[in-house]
Amino acid sequence: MLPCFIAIAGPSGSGKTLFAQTIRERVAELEPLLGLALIKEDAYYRDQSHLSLEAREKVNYDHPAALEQELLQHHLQCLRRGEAVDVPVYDYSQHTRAADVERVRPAPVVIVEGILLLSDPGLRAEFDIKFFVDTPLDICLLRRIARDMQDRGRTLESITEQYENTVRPMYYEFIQNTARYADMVITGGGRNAVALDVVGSMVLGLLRESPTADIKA
Ligand SMILES: Nc1ncnc2c1ncn2[C@@H]1O[C@H](COP(=O)(O)OP(=O)(O)O)[C@@H](O)[C@H]1O
Ligand SMILES: Nc1ccn([C@@H]2O[C@H](COP(=O)(O)O)[C@@H](O)[C@H]2O)c(=O)n1
Repeated sequence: MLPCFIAIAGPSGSGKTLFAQTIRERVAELEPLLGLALIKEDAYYRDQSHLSLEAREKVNYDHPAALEQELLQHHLQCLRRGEAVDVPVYDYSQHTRAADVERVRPAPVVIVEGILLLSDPGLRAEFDIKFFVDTPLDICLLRRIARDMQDRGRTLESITEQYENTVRPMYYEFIQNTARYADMVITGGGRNAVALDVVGSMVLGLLRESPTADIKA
C-alpha cells in the first residue's frame, strides 16, 4: 500500500496538528533516515493579496470555498507519481499566502491534516487511510482561544466573533458529518497516547517496508 496517504481530519482545535507533529517526531527519532511528508490543508487557503486586510478579516475561512482544495488534490496526485511539489506557506496574521513556498518531496508515507479533508469526494478519494479527531467542541474552543491568541495574532474578541459567525456553524454544516468517512475516530486530540502508539507503529511499519528503507539502511 505504498505510497500511503493518510488524512487526519476533525474540527479546528481538536488536536490534528499536535497529533500529526507528534507522529512525525517519533518517526524521526526512531528512523531519522526514512522520509515522512507532512502537509497542512491550511497551506491551501486561497491567496488574498488582492484584498485589503479589512476585507480578508471578513472571509468565512470555515467554508470549503476558502480553500484551494483542487490544488491540494493535484499536489497529492503529483506526490503519488513521484514528483516533488511546492506547497504554499500561509500567514494567518495577514490572512493570505506568504511569498515563500515549501518544497515537499515524494515519500512512502504522506500525512495531511485539516478541517475539510473529508468533505469533498474527489479529495477524500486521494487518501488510503482516514482518521477523524473527535474532540468535544467546547474543548476545541478553549484550545483555539489559547492557540490563536498566542500563535495567530488574534484577540479574544475576534476569536469569539469568528467562532459564533462561521467556525461553529460551518462545523455543523461541513465537518461533523464527515466523521462517517473515517476509518477510525481518535478521541481527545493530540495527546491520546494509545492512538499515537497505534498510528505511530503503523506509520513506522509502512516506512520500514518501503524500498527506500533498503537503500538507506
Ligand atoms: N490532548 C490535548 N491536551 C491538551 N492540549 C492539546 C491536546 N491536543 C491539542 N492540544 C493543544 O490545543 C491547541 C490546538 O491544537 P492543534 O493541534 O493546533 O489543533 P488543530 O490542528 O486540530 O486545530 C494547541 O495549542 C495544542 O497544543
Ligand atoms: N486566515 C485564516 C485562515 C484560517 N483560519 C481558521 O483556521 C482554522 C483551521 O485551522 P486549524 O489548524 O484550527 O484546524 C479554521 O477553523 C479557520 O477558521 C483563520 O482563523 N484565519
